[in-house]
This record gives sequence, C-alpha cells and structure tokens, in this order.
Amino acid sequence: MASSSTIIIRLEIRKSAISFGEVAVTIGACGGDIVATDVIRSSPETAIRDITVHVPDERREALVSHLSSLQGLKVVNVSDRTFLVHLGGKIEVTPRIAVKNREELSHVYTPGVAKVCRAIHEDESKAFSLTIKRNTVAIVSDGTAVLGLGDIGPYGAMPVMEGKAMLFKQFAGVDGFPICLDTTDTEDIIRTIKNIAPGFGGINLEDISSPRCFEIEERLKEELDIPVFHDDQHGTAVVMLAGMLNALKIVGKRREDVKLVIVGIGAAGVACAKMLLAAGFRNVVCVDRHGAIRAGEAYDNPMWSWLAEHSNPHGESGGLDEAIAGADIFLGVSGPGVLKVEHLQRMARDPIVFAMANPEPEIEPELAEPYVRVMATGRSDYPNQINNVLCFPGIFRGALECRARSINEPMKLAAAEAIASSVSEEELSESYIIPSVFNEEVVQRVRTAVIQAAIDTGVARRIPRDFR
Ligand SMILES: NC(=O)C1=CN([C@@H]2O[C@H](COP(=O)(O)OP(=O)(O)OC[C@H]3O[C@@H](n4cnc5c(N)ncnc54)[C@H](O)[C@@H]3O)[C@@H](O)[C@H]2O)C=CC1
Ligand SMILES: CC(=O)C(=O)O
Ligand SMILES: [Mg+2]
Repeated sequence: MASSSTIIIRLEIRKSAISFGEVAVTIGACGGDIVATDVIRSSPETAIRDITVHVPDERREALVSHLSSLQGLKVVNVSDRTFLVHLGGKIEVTPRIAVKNREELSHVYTPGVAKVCRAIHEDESKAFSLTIKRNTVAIVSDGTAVLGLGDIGPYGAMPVMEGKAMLFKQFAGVDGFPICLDTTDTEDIIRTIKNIAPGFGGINLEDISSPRCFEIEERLKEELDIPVFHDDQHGTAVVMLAGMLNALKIVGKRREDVKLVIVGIGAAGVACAKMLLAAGFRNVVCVDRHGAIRAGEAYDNPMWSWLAEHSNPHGESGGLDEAIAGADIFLGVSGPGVLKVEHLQRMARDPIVFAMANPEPEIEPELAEPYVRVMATGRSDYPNQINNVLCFPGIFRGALECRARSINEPMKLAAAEAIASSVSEEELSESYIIPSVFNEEVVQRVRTAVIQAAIDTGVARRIPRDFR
C-alpha cells in the first residue's frame, strides 16, 4: 500500500534567486501537496519558511534532494509530523486539585492522608471511592504482537499503549496507564499484573501474542475481581460484529446463510470466530498459515481445538485459495497482501471484505473496491474503520461506573449492538456501516448498554445514579 507522510521542511529562500511560487511549483511537481506554510523570519534578502507537505513515502527523498539542488534555496531541516507529535511522549499525569499552602498539604499528604489509608485498610472496597482505582485502567503489553508488526519488544510497544491511553481519556474520560513489561514469560506476566492490580479498576491487555494471551487472560479473570479484557480479542470482535451486522443489511443476506472466511486465527481471529458463532453465524471457516481449521485434526492450541469442533461445518480443507470459493465474506486479521483480486473474483455476489490487519490491510482498498460491495479496514484514512477504538473506551467507561467484577459475553454483545445501532437505517450505506470514532454518541451508547447488561447479569457492584 502506498503510504504517505506529512513532513515539515524548513527552507531558507534567497529572494533574489528564487520566488516562493517557484518553490511551490517544484514541490507539486515532485508529488508533494502543500498543507500549510509559516513564515519564521523574513528580511529583504532572505525568508525562512516552514512548509508542511503531504508526500507519498516513496517520493519523499527525491522531493527533498530536488529542493536542495535548487539555486538560492537551502533545506535547513526536515521533520516528520508523526515523530513530532511523539516528542516527549503523548500523555502526562496531572493532579486533580492544586496544593497551595501547608494547610492543604496536610490534607492531601501527611498527616491527613493517614486517616484515609487506615479507612481503606479497614475496608478495601473504599479504594474505589478514595483512590484513582475508580477510574483507572492499566494498559498492559509485553510487546510481542504490536499491531501487525510482531514481536518488537516493550520499548517499541510504548507508543501504541500511550496512544490507547490518550484515546481512553479523550473519548471516555478514563485514565489509562501504559505499562510495557520486560518479560514474555506467562507466569511472570500474570504475577506482575496481579501485583499491580490494587491501583486499577480494570486491566486492558494489549498486543500480547497468541496463544499465550488466552491463558494470561483466563488466569487473570479467575484470580482478579476487576475486569480483565484483552482488547485485541474482544474489542476487535465487538466492533467487527457491529460492522458485520450492518454490512449484511446492505447486501440483504442473513447471518445464518452466509459463508464467512476468517484468515489469521490469532488473538483477534479466535475472538472474532467465537463472537460470530455466538451471534448465530453458522458457516465460519477459520484459516491460518497451515490451512483451514477442521474437525479430526490435532492442534496444540486449545482455542484451535475448540474451533475445529465448532466451525467449518462442511469440513473444508486447504488454504484461502480453496476456502474463498463461494464465500460471502472475507475477514482478515492476519497481515498485508494475503487477499488477492483473484480471490475476490471467486466470492459469491456482493462480497463483503473486512481487511483489518494494521497498519497494512490484507488487500489495498483501491485494488479491492471494483470487486466488492462493502469494504472495511482498520485504518483511520479510509471509510468504514473497523477498529477496537470504537469499543474499549465505552466498554471500560460502563464497567468502571458500575464497578463490574468482569466484562462478560452479554456486556460485549450489548456493546456490539450499541455500536451497530449508532448508524441509523437512513445513514447506512456501503461506505458507512460503522460510526466514526469521533461520533460522541458511541461511547455514551456503549456505556449505557454495558451497564444495563452488567446489572442484568449480576456483575455490577454499584448502580449508577441514572439507572436507579
Ligand atoms: N482493526 C483492529 O481493530 C485490529 C486489528 N488487528 C490486526 O490483526 C492482525 C493480527 O493481530 P493479532 O490477532 O493480535 O495477532 P496474532 O499474532 O495473535 O495473530 C496473527 C495470526 O495471523 C496468522 N497469519 C499471519 N499471516 C498469515 C497468512 N499469510 N496466512 C494465514 N495466517 C496468517 C498468524 O499465524 C497468527 O495466527 C494484526 O495485523 C493486527 O494489527 C488486531 C486487533 C485489532
Ligand atoms: C488496533 C489494534 O489494537 C491492533 O491493531 O493491534
Ligand atoms: Mg492491539
């Protein structure tokens, strides 16, 4: 996929030698799109300008070297906007009250704080009302499956976890705290998360590779009394189901009748398959590198053994080349370039394609569009963004407000239905099956649906005021 960047080029322009108009024309001829210009300094002889340019990555170097070669022009500096927004990290901790004098200090800190410590010691449930536990989620990764980039370690994972923390706060007012662990040992990860749990109202596991992620989540769910939610599994599955239900309305097909092929049966793929089966899809074929998962085969991965018994009702064998024949839906949570135009040509009428691998989807939308009726990716720069960011802020907002002990299946299903119903019948179209992440209604709808489901299923420890 042709990716592009926004770069800021600082230029020193000798006015007698070259005009800004000539510079702009040169940038355009090299494939750059000028987004903004700022004059930093100007004298009768020279001007220093910052030019913000959107440019395809493969043309970036040529553009800069062409500018450098022009008479009267000096390229002072080139910076990448994406790197600039990461300088110093993306979040910070700020106090909720200011301490202005010794009297106030004596309340928030010693000696006053001791009273509060004792009160919590006597009744631990008070931690929910007297500490940040009420509204804080740990976003924990070991860096082993970061987006589709693979095992890039805990340092490499931090920008994603900081990004999730930003989104938690901006969309749902939840304080997310990024924690990247320098261990990939399952027991070590479980022990560490249990040890830090007292300060948190929930645990959002992120980008931990499968199959370890399944055991880590299951064990923590059993051993902790706060929600533990592996976002790549459940957040992804919730948003996928919401989009899928709406996509089916567009093509006029029923979930019971369609053939749906999932490629990439890792964390996201397993959860998507389970959620689709629970929602009533019958013909789901799960394909990983070795081919379709089917009954009669032996698998080390217990999730695959479960899927072998519960999916692929016709016992199909072979890989994607075979499974795609006559499929109504392709769902990719694998890696770039897995799906080819030849595959699309062999699908049933009105194909639905969810190519959700990040950052590069299973097929370029531009390539697929002539052959598909509904196309979705995980990316922000195309229509129909199927991304777990539509789920995790609202689901944790709801879970924290009702102090849920866990996030269970009915709460996930309620979240999926709330997201799907954020697109009205009138709004629904091929390019609008899922609401925008900036649609402020989504978090509120998800929060409300999740709290109701938590109350109905008995996992809520507190009934929020608007539910009393
Ligand atoms: N749009 C969204 O909201 C989300 C997208 N994703 C994306 O889904 C992808 C997978 O993520 P995870 O499940 O967390 O990773 P994972 O590492 O747990 O699983 C990936 C699975 O895909 C399989 N796979 C990779 N290439 C394949 C190929 N060519 N053919 C068949 N199988 C193949 C692997 O064997 C593995 O089982 C990543 O690209 C990730 O960015 C994941 C979570 C959310
Ligand atoms: C979106 C996300 O969580 C992922 O691609 O891993
Ligand atoms: Mg992820």
